[in-house]
Order: sequence, then structure tokens, then C-alpha cells
Amino acid sequence: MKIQAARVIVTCPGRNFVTLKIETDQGVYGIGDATLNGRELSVVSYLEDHVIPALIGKDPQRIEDIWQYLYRGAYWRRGPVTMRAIAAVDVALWDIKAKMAGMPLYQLLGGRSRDHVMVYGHASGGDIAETVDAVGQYIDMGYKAIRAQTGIPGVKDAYGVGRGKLHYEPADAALPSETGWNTRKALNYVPKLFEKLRDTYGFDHHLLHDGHHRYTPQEAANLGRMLEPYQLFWLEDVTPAENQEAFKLVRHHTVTPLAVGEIFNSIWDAKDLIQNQLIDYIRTTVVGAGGLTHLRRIADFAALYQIRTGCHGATDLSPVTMGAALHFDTWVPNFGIQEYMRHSDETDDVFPHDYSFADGYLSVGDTPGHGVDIDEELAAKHPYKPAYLPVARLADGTMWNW
Ligand SMILES: O=C(O)[C@@H](O)[C@@H](O)[C@H](O)[C@H](O)CO
Ligand SMILES: [Mg+2]
Repeated sequence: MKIQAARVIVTCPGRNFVTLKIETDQGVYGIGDATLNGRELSVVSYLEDHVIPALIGKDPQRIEDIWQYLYRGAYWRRGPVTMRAIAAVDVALWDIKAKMAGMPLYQLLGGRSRDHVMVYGHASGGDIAETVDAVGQYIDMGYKAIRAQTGIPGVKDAYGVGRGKLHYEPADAALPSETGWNTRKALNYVPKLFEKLRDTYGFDHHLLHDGHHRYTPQEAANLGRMLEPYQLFWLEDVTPAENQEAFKLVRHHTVTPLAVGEIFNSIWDAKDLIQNQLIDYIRTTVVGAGGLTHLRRIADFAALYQIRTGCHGATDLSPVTMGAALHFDTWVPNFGIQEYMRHSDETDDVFPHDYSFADGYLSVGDTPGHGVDIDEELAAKHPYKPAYLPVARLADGTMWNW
């Protein structure tokens, strides 16, 4: 069996997606996601100029060998661009293998570990009152777990406040929008949100919050402590994680569970956090870290330390990543939760898929492969549109972490 052709499809049904399609000499094809929000075309070039020429003629059944070839063979290891390109190839090859076997992908990974996958949705509002209402709407839709983010009075466009009801889409302009940040105001306001949420809805639902890399380790520890009475499912990205040791201080001072990893691209970004048990959930997902082949190594390593998975699932990860992640979630023994930011109808039309939501859970279907396809004709009607993530500045103009 041979890879006969491979091509990259760029489409913007409301937001940009980069998709790799690999075709074999046996008529079976596979699809992989290669989207890197705000830097999409760099992965297109990596695939078209450097990866696809080396794939033609290779045996698509040799998933592991091709992974090693692309990882070791580049010499320049890791990084978001390289690892997303590898992920796209890897997921397309798993798709092909599962289609050839006539099985849904989770069967090849080891079969079902659960009936369905608990997801969390994104509730947000301009202030506490609006956010409390938004959480109520998610509860009414059946969600068991809800992330709550609020606008902060006096802070311009604080992180995580959606523009639509169900969609939160931060990549909003052809050049980065400028937003504001104020840690003092956030530390004063965010705990009040969770106090109000628990007063209003009780303690039956899981609540989550994303710090989006804004706090120093000491401030993060303080926030974690203040949130303890409200029993969060997790506090995410509460401080930047380039320095994995930074989490020691946070961990030492709070029992609020910690999640991190959506911007990690290999096990090396998480190794110290995992083996020192500094986190509770690892957020890395399929497209972020070299595909299923690498992600399951991270998950197995995390399992040794009772750390569970919580795959990133924002709208910048295409339905192809969502489909592959759901097969992974259906199998992985140390599953924690799956993020589920709903795609727009336009996006769902371009990527027909067989996963579905009911009562707070997502379930995969039994279509052979990962169950997500791309309608190329429709995709061609939505040309690429430059869109960047915002940047953030403090009140005095200092650049901060968005
Ligand atoms: O937890 C999350 O989903 C976020 O942190 C994302 O919204 C993140 O900002 C985007 O994926 C960036 O592309
Ligand atoms: Mg996040």
C-alpha cells in the first residue's frame, strides 16, 4: 500500500482551518487537522514544501515509523508548527488504518473505556450577573460542567467573554486587537463570581475557570486559595508554564485542582509538571502535540501519577481534531473531561461528522475511521481570511500575556 497524493485544504467557514488529506493507491483517504490559530499559513508551507514530498510513495500503514521519520528526520525538534504538521499526518494515517480495518478509531486504540465523554461548555458575560445567567443556560442545556469567565469592570475586553451566545472566537481581526488586563481588579472580582454561582446553583455542577497565563505564581496561589470554598473542577493556565517549576509555589499553597497544557507541543513541556505531580489535568490535545501517536504517550505517562486528561477543544481546533480527540477520550483510561466550544453551523457544514451532543456528553459514532470528513466544494467557497489572536496590555501600556 502506498501514499499516492496528499494536499492541504485551507478554508474559512467563519474561521480559518488547515486540513491535510492523504490519498492512497487503494482508494482510501484520511483527513488530519493542522490548524495553528493566527499562524495558519506557516503550517501550510511546512506541509506543502517540506512534508508532502517526502510522504509520496510511503506505506501509510507504518504510522509509528512515519511519525519518527518526521520528528527525528527534521533534526529541528518540537515547536508548534512542526508538531501540528506531524499531527495532521498522524491523524490522517490513523483515519486510513481504521477505515481499512472497518472500525471506528477508538477500537484500534484499545476499545471503549466509557459510554460517552463528559464535556464542559463556555459560559461568559460582561459582568457577574450576565455570567451567572449564562451558566444557567448551560445547565438548562444539560451540561454537567461549565467554564465561567466574566468581564471585569474597568478592564477592556477581559479574556474569555464571548461575542455570541455559544461561540467564543478570540481571533477577530486582520491585525491583533489590543485588550487590557488588571490583576488587582481580577483578584477582587473573580472569586465573587464563583461565590455567586455556588449561591445560585449549588454544588452539583462542575465549575471551571481559565486564568489564561495572566498571574504570577504568587498571585496564582492567592487566586487558587480564594477559590477553594467554591470547589472548582479546575483552575487552568493560572500562570505561564514555560518554567515548569513555577507550579511548585502554586501547588504548595492551594488545593484547587490545576490544569495546564493547551499550548504544549510535546511531552517535554509537561514532563516535570507530571512527574512532580504539580498539576491534576493535562490539556494537550491531538493537533497540539504531534497527533494520537504522541498524545497517548503523554496520557500514559500522566496516568502513572493519577493525572487525568482534559483535551483542549476551542473552536480553533477543527471538527477533525474534535472527532479524533473524542475517539481518544472514549479509549483513554485516565480520562478527565473534554472541552467543547461549539463550532458554527457554517463550520459544521464544511466538516460533516458523526459525533453528537446529548445531556452534557459527546459520543462518537461507529463510522470507520475518526468519523469526520471535509466537503471540499463547500470548503472552496470560504477563502482564507487573516485573523489574529488579540494582545493584552496593562493600564500603563506594558505588554502582558494575552
Ligand atoms: O481554554 C481555552 O479554550 C482557551 O484558552 C482558548 O480559547 C485559547 O485562547 C484559544 O484556543 C487560542 O487559540
Ligand atoms: Mg485555556
